Amino acid sequence: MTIAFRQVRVLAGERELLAVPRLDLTEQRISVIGPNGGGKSTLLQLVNGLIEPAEGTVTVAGKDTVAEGTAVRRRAGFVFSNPQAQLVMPTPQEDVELSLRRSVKDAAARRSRARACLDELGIGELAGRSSHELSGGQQQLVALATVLVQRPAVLLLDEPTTLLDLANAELFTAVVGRLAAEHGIMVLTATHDLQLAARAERTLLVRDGRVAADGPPAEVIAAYRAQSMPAGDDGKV
Ligand SMILES: Nc1ncnc2c1ncn2[C@@H]1O[C@H](COP(=O)(O)OP(=O)(O)OP(=O)(O)O)[C@@H](O)[C@H]1O
Repeated sequence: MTIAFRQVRVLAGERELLAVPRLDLTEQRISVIGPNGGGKSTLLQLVNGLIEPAEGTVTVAGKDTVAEGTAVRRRAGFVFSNPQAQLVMPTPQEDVELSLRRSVKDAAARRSRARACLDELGIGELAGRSSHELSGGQQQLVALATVLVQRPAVLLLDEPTTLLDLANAELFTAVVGRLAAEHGIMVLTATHDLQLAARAERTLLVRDGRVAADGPPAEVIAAYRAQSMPAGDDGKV
């Protein structure tokens, strides 16, 4: 599986938000780090066509994210940092079933696949609960279920642990890691959590609308720390 950027420019009016001349992503776990407003979300959203480039192309397994947007979105699932943006039905079971409304015509099959997915994430007992009564961590797992049930090839996680406490962030990360490994899913995670970013095979540093560094997590994170710390501060805590 390859995600390929070619001569990509994203504009907001006259302003250039992101420029990526050439980038090929093939690793299973990739993290994207960088300062606020640097372009991480924009990069992620390009991958499933939520944002369209003004110039150039982005392809996912050879499919163009604009010309073949529907096919790409079936393969590339997006999880936002705020799960409430993603949960629209009264219960988790209904939300996960809703994700299958196009791909699975039989209602009983939708029901059982949705339940199996919630079980796999360890939240089967929440299936019939009221979604707004769930904790933030539980809601984030339900949001993940609504995406995973569609069996994506790529998972795009935009600051997925920002609203979670330490235990829920760890749980979420462990569940994603396990399922991605079991199902061979590629995971792109934009995050300010550098410990989470370190658990990847490759890290991109995105700042000022550019991929400013790209390589092994330890090296890229060290470069980011060095650029971000005030002079005289070595960043150690
Ligand atoms: N809908 C939009 N219209 C115009 N500009 C936008 C829009 N969305 C984002 N931007 C701008 O695009 C740039 C990149 O933003 P982006 O959200 O990709 O950065 P980020 O690295 O994800 O930031 P953060 O860490 O704060 O989430 C910023 O300058 C932002 O102001």
